[in-house]
Order: sequence, then C-alpha cells, then structure tokens
Amino acid sequence: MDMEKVNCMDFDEFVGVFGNVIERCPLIAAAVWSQRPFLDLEDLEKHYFAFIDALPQSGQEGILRCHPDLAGREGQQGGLTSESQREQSGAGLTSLGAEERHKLAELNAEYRARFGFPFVLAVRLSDPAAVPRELARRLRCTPAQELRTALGEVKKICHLRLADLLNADPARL
Ligand SMILES: NC(=O)NC1=NC(=O)NC1=O
Repeated sequence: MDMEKVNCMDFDEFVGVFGNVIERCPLIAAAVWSQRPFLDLEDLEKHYFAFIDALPQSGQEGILRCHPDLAGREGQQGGLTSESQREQSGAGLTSLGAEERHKLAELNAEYRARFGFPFVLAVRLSDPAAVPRELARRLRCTPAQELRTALGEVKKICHLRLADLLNADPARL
C-alpha cells in the first residue's frame, strides 16, 4: 500500500486499516489520522509514538493493559486479535506444553501484580525460548524503568504492524 492511498483514506477507512497497530487502542489511529498527509512509514509511526509519549502515565499504563498476556487464556480460547494471534502463534506461544504455559502464567501473574500491567514483548523480535528469561529479568526492574521498557516494546510491535500493512521491509528496525 503506498502513502498516496493512505493519505486519501477517510477517517473510517484509516481507522479500519490502522486501528489495531497499537493493540486494542483504535483511539490512537483516530487521533493520528488528523496528522495526514504522511511522508512514509517513519513519518506515520512518528505520530503514533508522539501520541503515546504525550500521554500521562495512567494513559501509557492503559495502553499496556490493552495487551493480551503472552501464552495467556485469550490465546487458548481464540480471543486474540488477528495481529496478536499471528505474532503469538508465530513465536510458538499458542502451542506451548502445559508445563511451559503454567510457568509463563505464573510469571505473568507475578509481573502484573508488581507493575499493574501485563508483560509486553515484541515476540517477533525475540527468541521464543527467551520469553520466560526476559520476563524474569524485567521483573527485577523498577516500575519507572519497566514502564519505559514496555512502551518500547509496544513501539516495536507498532513498527512491525505498520511495516506489514505498508508492505515495507520490517528488517529496517
Ligand atoms: N503481552 C504481549 O507482549 N503481547 C504481544 N506481544 C506481541 O508481539 N504480540 C502480542 O500480542
């Protein structure tokens, strides 16, 4: 899809295409639409990132809370968005054995109890086997550090989803 087509989209079409670039947060696409025309993928994502960065902490934490757990219940019950389903299944997280799934569920619960939002990781960019290790490592971070790290992962997921939609080469990270 070229930027010419993106820039000609009306509001409903734009939110229909780009509404889940930030998981379950169509409001961000609804806000970014008014910043058109966009030069390229980097310009478009810059507006997504600027919206996130301008939010108060409660809003940033709210974005994180819109993310499904990795290998969580939604994944088992088919409640994931298509993007999340593709990302999590691509990382083997929807077909873990019972023991691995239980271990991840315990770590996710401990993380959420400590920080008040779910563990978020751009799983397309990480070694699936490293997820429990990365979760355990980040559990030891401070809440302020972890909010920054988690939002960084949201931005990586955003970049990859935009690259998919614009058929750009996601390798340019
Ligand atoms: N909690 C999460 O990290 N969720 C996700 N990471 C991804 O890359 N896709 C998701 O749904």
